[in-house]
Amino acid sequence: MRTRVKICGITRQQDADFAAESGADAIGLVFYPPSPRAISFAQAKVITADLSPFVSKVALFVDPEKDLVSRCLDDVSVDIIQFHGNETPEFCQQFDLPYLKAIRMSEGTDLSEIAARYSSASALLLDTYQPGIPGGTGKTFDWSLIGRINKPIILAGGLDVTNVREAIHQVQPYAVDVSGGVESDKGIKSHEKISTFMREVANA
Ligand SMILES: O=C(O)c1ccccc1N[C@@H]1O[C@H](COP(=O)(O)O)[C@@H](O)[C@H]1O
Repeated sequence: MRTRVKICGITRQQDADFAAESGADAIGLVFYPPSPRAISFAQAKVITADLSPFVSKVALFVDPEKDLVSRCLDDVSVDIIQFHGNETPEFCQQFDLPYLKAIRMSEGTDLSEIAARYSSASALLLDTYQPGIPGGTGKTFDWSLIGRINKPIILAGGLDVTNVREAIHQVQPYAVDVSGGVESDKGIKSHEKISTFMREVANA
């Protein structure tokens, strides 16, 4: 089966459109103010204005207030929510949209237990654990920590044009998620890197 691609941390309309034209299945919009890739709802509306209806728009939050998520869903056309903090299943499932739950992987992470706990999640997004940083670390984790679970896996964390092929061979995820690995600067996507990344995924 084809490996899906999500390109996260989009801050410019031209990058969203280029990702879509290159075959990305989803783009990620970061609504976490401390992130260098954070955008406002107004920016999100501009970025997604002309986006293909066949590309999913993922809104990323880290331990948000319920009100922030509700206001975003009222204001921006979003398809999926990505919770990248310590949100409980009860918190995540209260919105009327499918959600991805990000899990920060480290030694001893019991994915089966987590998958059972977040049974309402559409998929688990596996990212690298780094103390004090909720995500977007640009670092890979030990992929051998990933056991078989009864849920789609989205592999994230430090993926780039040099390692995504090997990552797909080893993990066989439903999808890969990349942010820093296709940037020329924080929040600025390199179209050349996006093209190469997409080619590497297609040839994996
Ligand atoms: O991108 C960020 O700044 C960010 C901030 C807070 C939580 C998550 C964030 N990004 C997500 O982290 C993973 C991995 O990113 P990278 O490829 O290692 O740069 C991905 O899901 C990003 O969307």
